[in-house]
Amino acid sequence: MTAIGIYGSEGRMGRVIATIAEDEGARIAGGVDAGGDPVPLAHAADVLVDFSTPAALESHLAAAVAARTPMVIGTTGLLPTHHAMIDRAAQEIAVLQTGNTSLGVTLLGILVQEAAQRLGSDWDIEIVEMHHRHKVDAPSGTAVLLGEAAARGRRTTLNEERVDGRAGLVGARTEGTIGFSSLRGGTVVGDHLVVFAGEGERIELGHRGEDRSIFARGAVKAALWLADRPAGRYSMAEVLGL
Ligand SMILES: NC(=O)C1=CN([C@@H]2O[C@H](COP(=O)(O)OP(=O)(O)OC[C@H]3O[C@@H](n4cnc5c(N)ncnc54)[C@H](OP(=O)(O)O)[C@@H]3O)[C@@H](O)[C@H]2O)C=CC1
Ligand SMILES: O=C(O)C1=N[C@H](C(=O)O)C[C@H](O)C1
Repeated sequence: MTAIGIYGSEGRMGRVIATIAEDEGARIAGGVDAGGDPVPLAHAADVLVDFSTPAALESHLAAAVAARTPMVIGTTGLLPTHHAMIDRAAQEIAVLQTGNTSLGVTLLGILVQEAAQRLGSDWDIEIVEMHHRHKVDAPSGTAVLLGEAAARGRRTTLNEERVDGRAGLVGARTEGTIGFSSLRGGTVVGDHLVVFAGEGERIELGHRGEDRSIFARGAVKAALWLADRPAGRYSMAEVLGL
């Protein structure tokens, strides 16, 4: 049975992954949390999953590369510097990074790209997300993933079009921009809505996460799929065959 090592094993996600792993055909090799040494686990596991914090990513990637162990990265709040680290690691080992490991959001990304491509930039795109009161990053990794899908559909990049959380006298909307709004409260697992607003009509594509097991099952599927892959950067759509 494939042995999965969990970085962030005592967190909300880490605990659910440990609970469902066996049902998905994997076993848990062990876990590391804040203050722990990531190196022994990287050698003990066939594949690693990271649901921890961006600050820990560099040391987790270094341990994975040194042990030649593939890694699924679910941690969000990543900066361009983190993506550069992931690209470098992917030259040595198999890596899959995604803001959302669920089947539903992976399909939603494809639908959003398609809608953005067909509608064109005179349809305004706004992305609204809501999460539980403990979430520390905004906008969510999923919102960013969906914004990137929309930007791809429009043959542009999110960096060029992104507008985060408006406040004050910000002026009228600039055509082609992609706006983000984040709500935080209660126990919401993760809700995302992509609004395409045109002249006199709106299209809304969305996803509501009801239970963290959707992310955990996707993460374990991704880990099992990644375990035997050669070096490279892979996507959830490849894992799920979408
Ligand atoms: N891609 C996806 O589908 C999903 C992604 N996420 C993302 O996963 C991440 C974790 O979420 P969640 O489980 O809710 O968060 P939690 O805060 O519940 O868990 C984070 C865990 O990481 C641990 N940690 C902190 N620093 C380190 C370190 N240096 N090395 C190893 N572990 C460390 C924490 O330990 P300690 O408590 O001791 O500090 C804690 O156990 C977030 O970025 C979240 O957005 C969440 C759900 C789905
Ligand atoms: O922190 C969370 O809880 C979640 N984080 C991910 C994100 O930032 O999109 C995925 C999911 O929405 C839950």
